[in-house]
Formats: sequence, C-alpha cells, structure tokens
Amino acid sequence: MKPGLEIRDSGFAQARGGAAEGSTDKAEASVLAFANPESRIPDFAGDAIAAYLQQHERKSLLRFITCGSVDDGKSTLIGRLLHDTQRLFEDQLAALDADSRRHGTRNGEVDYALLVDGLAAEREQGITIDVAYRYFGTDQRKFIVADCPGHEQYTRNMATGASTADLAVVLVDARKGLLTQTRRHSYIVSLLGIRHVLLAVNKMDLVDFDQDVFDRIVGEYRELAAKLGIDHVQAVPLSALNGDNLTAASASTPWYTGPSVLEHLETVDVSHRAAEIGLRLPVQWVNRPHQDFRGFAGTITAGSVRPGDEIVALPSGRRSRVQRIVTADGDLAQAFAGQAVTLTLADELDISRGDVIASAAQPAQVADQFAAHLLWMDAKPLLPSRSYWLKIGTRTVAVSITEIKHKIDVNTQAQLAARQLELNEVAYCNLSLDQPIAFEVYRDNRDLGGFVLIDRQTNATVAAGTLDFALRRAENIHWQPVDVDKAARSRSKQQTPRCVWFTGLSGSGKSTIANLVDKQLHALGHHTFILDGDNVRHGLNKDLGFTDADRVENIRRVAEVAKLMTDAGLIVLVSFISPFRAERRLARELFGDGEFVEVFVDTPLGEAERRDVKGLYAKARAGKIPNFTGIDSPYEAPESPELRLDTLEEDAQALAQRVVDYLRD
Ligand SMILES: Nc1ncnc2c1ncn2[C@@H]1O[C@H](COP(=O)(O)OS(=O)(=O)O)[C@@H](OP(=O)(O)O)[C@H]1O
Ligand SMILES: Nc1ncnc2c1ncn2[C@@H]1O[C@H](COP(=O)(O)OP(=O)(O)O)[C@@H](O)[C@H]1O
Repeated sequence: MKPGLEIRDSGFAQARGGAAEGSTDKAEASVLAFANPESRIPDFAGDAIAAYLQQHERKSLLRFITCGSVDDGKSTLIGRLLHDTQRLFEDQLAALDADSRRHGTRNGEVDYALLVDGLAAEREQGITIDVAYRYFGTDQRKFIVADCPGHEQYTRNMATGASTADLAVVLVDARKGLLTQTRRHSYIVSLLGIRHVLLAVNKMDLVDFDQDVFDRIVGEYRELAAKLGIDHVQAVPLSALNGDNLTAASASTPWYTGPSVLEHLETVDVSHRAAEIGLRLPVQWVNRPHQDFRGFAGTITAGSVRPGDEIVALPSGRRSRVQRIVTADGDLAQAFAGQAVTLTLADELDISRGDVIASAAQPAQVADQFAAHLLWMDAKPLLPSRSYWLKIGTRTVAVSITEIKHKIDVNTQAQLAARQLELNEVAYCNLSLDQPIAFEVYRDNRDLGGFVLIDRQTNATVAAGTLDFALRRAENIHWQPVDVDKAARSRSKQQTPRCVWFTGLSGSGKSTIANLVDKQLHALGHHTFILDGDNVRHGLNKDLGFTDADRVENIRRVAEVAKLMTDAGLIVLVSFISPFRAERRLARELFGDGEFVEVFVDTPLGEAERRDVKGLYAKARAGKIPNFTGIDSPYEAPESPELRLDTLEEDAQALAQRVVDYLRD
C-alpha cells in the first residue's frame, strides 16, 4: 500500500468483513471487503475501487453514513450526489436509464434512488435492506458513503456502517420532523463515536421552503445532539429530488446562507483533535521464515514508528527497540498509521498474533474486565454468564457478560432494568474476559476500543460494542498462592480429582445413576461429593428459576463450585439437566485435560414422561410449569460425551458400573 492513502478500519469492519486475516495489506483487503459482502452491487468491483482510490490518492478521504427513516430520501440523496459529481460509470448510467423505465417511481425520468437500492428484492419492497458502500469524489476530496437502511429491524446494518464513519448525514423529512428513527439512529451515531452530523432537512419543496419549519426541526435536533454529546451539527435545508442545496446554493432558500450538502462534505474538518496517541500495531501474524528472522506483521492503526524507537509488547509489558521496518518494497525509515509493515525488534520477545506493539512512552492500557456498551444484533437473546468470543483488533478472547447494568431505550435514552437483551437492544454492561487484553477506551481509539461478540457455536457476529473503561476490581484482585495445592491434596487422598458431569432430561436417571456411582466409589475408599440440581437450587441457587438466562447462570455457578471441589481433591458428581451445549463447554473449559467427564444420560422424552417420577411432566403438559425442559424449553443433547448411557438398554446399576469402570481406567 502506498503511503498517504488514508484508509482506516475499525475492529467492527475487520471482524465482519473478514478482512485481512493474515494479510500484509489490511487496507487493500478492507477496500475489497467493502466492495464485496456489504455492497451487493456488482459494478463496484474491488479492482475498480482500488484503481479509483489510487487515482485520487492524494486527496483526503471522508467516510460518512446516511441514515434516516424509510422514505426520507436517503437513496435519492446519494444517487444524486453520485450523479452530480459525475463519478458514475457509463454502463451504470445506461442501466439506470433502463431501470428507471421499468421500476422507477418517477414517470420515466431518472430515478436516482435506483442507483443505490441495488437489489431486485429491495426495489420490489421499496426499501433498502443492507448497507451499501459507494465511492465518489470531487476535486477536493474523495468519499466513501455507507447507505444505511431505515427500517427499525436493521439497526444492526446501521451500526455496521457507522463503525467506520467520521460523519453521519441524518435525513429528516421536513413534513414529519424528528421521528423515533431519527432519535434511534442519532443515538447509535453517538454510541459509535461519530462527532459530526449533517442534518439534512429534506423535502423542503413540499413545505414551500418555509424557514420556520426548518428552524423548528433544527432547534429540536440541536437539543437531541447536545444530550447525546454530538458536538458538531450542520443543518442544511434540502430537496434531494430537485437538487436544492445539494451541490450548490438554492434560489428557493434565500434565507439560508450556509453550505450546500456537498460543500459541507468537501470542507468539514473531522480530524480528531484529541491528544495524538502513540504507536499502535495490532500484530496480525508473526513472520518467521528462518531462524535468523522474526518479524511482527500488521497494519499500524495509530501513531508512527522509526527504527530505534522504544516499544512495549502488550499485554505482556515486555520492552524492546525497533530494529527494522520491513515492507515488500524495502525497509522504511519511518512508517505511519494506515501502513502495513513488519517490525523486527532488538530483543527476542515472546509476541504472538493478537498482541499489540505500542510506543513505550505512550502505551495502551491492559485489563480483563470492562464497563461497555453493547448493541445486540442476534435473533437469539444475549444471556449473561454465557461465554462468547470477543474480537478486538486482531485479538480474540473468551468473554462473558457478568452484569447487565441497564438497557437503554434508544428512543428516549431511558435506562431500563434487564436480565437479557433482545435483537437491536442496547445495554450498558460489565464484561469479564478470560485473559487480559491491550485496549483503549472507544472515545480515544476506535481500533482498540471497539469490539464484536461472536457466538461460539455458530460463529455468527451477535453484538457490537464499545469499551467505556476498565473496571478497577480487575487491577486489585490477584491470585493468592496456596502451599497445599491440588496435587498435594490429590496425593493425600490417593485419587485423581474428577468432575463427572451427568446431563439429561428431567427424570432421565441422572440422580439415580450418580447416587449409585457415589456409593460404589465411596465403598472403594474414594472421596466424593454429589452436586444435584434439586439440592443446589435450595441454597446457593435459590434466586434462580428456569428461564434460559437463569439456567445459564445456574450452570456457571455449579461449574465453579465443582471446580473448587476438584481443587480440594474430590471426585465430584454433578447431576444437572444442563440443557445447553455452550454452558457444558464452559464447564469443561474450567478443568484440565481428562478431568471433566461428560455423561449423557440418554432417555427419550417419551420414556422420561412415562416415568414422571415427580409428576412434573403431567403438570407441565397441563400448562402449570412454564419453560419445562423437553416440553417448551430446549434440551441440546451432547455431541461427543465421554460416556453415553442408554437407560432403555441397561438398568441403573449396570450403567453406574460403566461409569465406575471408566473412572478406574
Ligand atoms: N421448568 C423446569 N424445567 C426443568 N426442571 C424443572 C423445572 N421446574 C422445576 N424443575 C425441577 O428442577 C430440576 C432441574 O434443575 P436443574 O438445576 O438441573 O436444571 S437446569 O440444569 O438449570 O436446566 C428438575 O430435576 P430433575 O428431575 O432431577 O432433573 C426438576 O425437578
Ligand atoms: N436404566 C435406568 N437408569 C436410571 N434410572 C432409571 C432407569 N430405568 C428406570 N429408571 C427410573 O427413572 C427414574 C429417574 O429419576 P431420576 O434419577 O430422579 O432422574 P433425574 O435425576 O434425571 O431427574 C427413577 O425412578 C429410576 O428408578
């Protein structure tokens, strides 16, 4: 990549677009990522974009998003900007002409919205349903615009577009004024750190270019922006359809003396005046072609670097000096943000993918617990205590949400109590990671402060978030070393500590079999303990019910207790329905190799229901117990348990013997 090409990319785009895994040129890959998964319009192929960007390399780049409600005129605005700045490709124009005749809503005249609403399905519905990235340029500047859909359920796409933008064009229909959507989108704009809004009060022609209407809307919006901490608002009275105040001043608004939309986009200064942060190089891969060369490759996301500079590797905190800055075109004397480089260091430091190389004088911070804002983007709700992947910069770690402090009504900013989060909801949460990471608060650095959460089973991106601050408690709690450790306890008990985890439907036979195993082991002189769902729910977990969220927390706690018991040298028999794979995996990950033995007590629902030891199935069928496992709450059978016990094939005694044999092996 050539110096001077100003492409920035945030953690969001990387994780979503899958850009640059192991690539030496993230910026180029980002460009392609824009062209590919987001924009569904084939004309903007990666090559064309790269060529275009190269041609306009020396101009500054403004990334912006457009947002507003359906029918506010976003697509028309962008289409017209593209058209009027004459960056349209010839064939696109030809296609547009034909399309307008076929689909256009404007009696055979060119319909600019069709330039942007790429998909046939969208045209039929008359709405834009995905983020579409467009490139255009003028003599002053080049632009990348993300067109964000206006429909309520597509908040997720809007957040995707916003995560890389410096400015948001917020469209308001002059006849309607601020709508719920305007508030929602402005909230997300502020959440994702955009400080500049161009408020386009559109369709002014339909209110006779009435200044009072404009002033009233602008006044209301300024109030909202102030509450949200959006510092810079430029309002423009607009008719995107007719082009008033779009690229030049309109004769219809003599009372307006500000810039046109395009003039503002061309001249607005979006550079962050925040204190210049030092070098940040999230390591994408460690390049070790032979014994004598060890280089750390990645794209510099902030600051600059020269050979001789003192650096610190994070999170380890080890220091060294930069020896060389290697690129495909030879070594550099200095490299800047946006450049993909390989650094070699004066000392042998243990640095791996996901670490951050930072300037020693101005390092990033390190922590493993945070307060953060989360935008939930999955149809399945967020369950606190469940383990997800958190991807930040080039690092991926396991995370759980330890507390939802409150969710936020994005329309009113009201704070509401919540135990779980649904699609498109925003919440303020505490997060706990399984290892420390290098980070910066999102306000200061989007690259090291913005993250996504990934479902560990489906690999789907389920949330986007911003780190607000590290929790103090993380700094102040340390592991207390103990002299009598697990190995010592295990030796004195003459046994290998284990966690034997029985899972299965209610009435499958977990308790019966666990009890028999316990008796046998005890008779053999082993030190054991049974943790049974029914019992633990009378004490430690008596605050929990049977919602998905409560079951997740139930299992998390009992897994932690089982872990403590194995640390005490015991063989623990855990007998819980534990219906979700994710939590059984979480439990497994607490233990060492071979220590966790998953026993699937496999009894078909019909059989468990026939037994109905406690009469619960009958009640559940009668609608008296909501969320009953197997009836109206799911059971996810283990895929590869250490033992599967078929209770239709063998009796409880024989099955217990199989468990004991397994353990004694
Ligand atoms: N709605 C609902 N669904 C399932 N089970 C219910 C429910 N309500 C009460 N019970 C009784 O609670 C026992 C299950 O508790 P667990 O802690 O093992 O459940 S879970 O692991 O959190 O899913 C379970 O005990 P077992 O029959 O021993 O499995 C039931 O007796
Ligand atoms: N092969 C078997 N293994 C375990 N239990 C069985 C078997 N066959 C019948 N049962 C009966 O099924 C019931 C299982 O109940 P329980 O052990 O309390 O189940 P859970 O703890 O899974 O809810 C008991 O009444 C038990 O006698």
